[in-house]
Amino acid sequence: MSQATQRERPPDESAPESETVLAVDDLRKTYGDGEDAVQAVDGVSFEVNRGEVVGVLGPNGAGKTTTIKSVLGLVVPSSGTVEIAGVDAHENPRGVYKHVGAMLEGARNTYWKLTVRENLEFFAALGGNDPEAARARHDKLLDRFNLAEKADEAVNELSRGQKQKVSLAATLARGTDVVFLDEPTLGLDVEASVELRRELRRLADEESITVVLSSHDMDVVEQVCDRVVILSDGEVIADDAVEDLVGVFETQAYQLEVEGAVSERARDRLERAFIVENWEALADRTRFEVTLADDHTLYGVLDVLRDADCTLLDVDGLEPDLEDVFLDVTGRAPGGDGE
Ligand SMILES: Nc1ncnc2c1ncn2[C@@H]1O[C@H](COP(=O)(O)OP(=O)(O)OP(=O)(O)O)[C@@H](O)[C@H]1O
Repeated sequence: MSQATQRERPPDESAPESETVLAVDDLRKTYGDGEDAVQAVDGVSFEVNRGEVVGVLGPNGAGKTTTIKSVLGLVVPSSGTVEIAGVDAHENPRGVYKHVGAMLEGARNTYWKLTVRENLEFFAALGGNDPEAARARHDKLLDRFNLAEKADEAVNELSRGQKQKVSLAATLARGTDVVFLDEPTLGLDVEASVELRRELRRLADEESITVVLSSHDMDVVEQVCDRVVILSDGEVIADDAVEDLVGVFETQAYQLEVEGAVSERARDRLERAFIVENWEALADRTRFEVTLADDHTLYGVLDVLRDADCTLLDVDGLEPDLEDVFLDVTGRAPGGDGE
């Protein structure tokens, strides 16, 4: 598939769009040996540019966690290289630490007894940040996440959504080049999840932060990510811009409505020639969905209907979403183990 195309975002003179911040090359990881060996990651390569938001997706057991932990230096890969901001992660783990932040355990990575601001200061200090420079950055983050009024409250006192935002702000507090976010919206209510997605997108668009995230929620991925890397059985099976992936599937499925009922014969002909499902008999019409294989067009469907004297009332293209794409390329539902 084609390489990533990017969403439009304001030009940033200091950070060219094409600058590679993360390069993973032929990463492999085998756990155990002999008969018990598990090849968790099997030759994974991908790159992430500055300012890009990339989703690493895959069914359970696909190798996402192993890949991300290898990038972060928490797992030693069997072979392959990882470079972050030009620094080799395994030759120079300390050098790489300066460039990455990670939120791996949701809201649990913050100190609940400390205030919101103290958490940000603590995480910034871990990265050796100058306190004064960091303060301006933290004010901005607090504003952005609507946490300014809560800055001096203990995290413990906050709602789940606010805790999650503090966690994200703390991850960003060090001002690293890349942040890794594992299921950033997990467990949030709809409102908090929507707010977090919006803020993540804004941070990428306005401040060119680079984000690698994993999520089983395809809506989150579709709204926040520029690009997705889909893993299956330890290999990359898709690496493309979200809109290109979804575009491949476009206009192949339609919902049609015809007047009255559809005769058994016409139904049978349609079902033999096309993938037809979700028949619905409404008061004065019949509704159904048709998915076209590559060599079919909608005209073929219309011909069958005309032959059967069915009057067409309405045709709507069914917009595919990332969940459909995921299901198609992996054969499994996001979050499902396919068993
Ligand atoms: N420490 C380990 N020892 C042995 N096998 C492991 C270990 N960690 C992971 N595995 C195996 O490696 C494979 C990939 O696991 P990994 O956790 O990287 O996948 P994942 O895509 O993150 O899955 P999930 O979505 O369930 O977290 C799986 O078969 C898993 O059982």
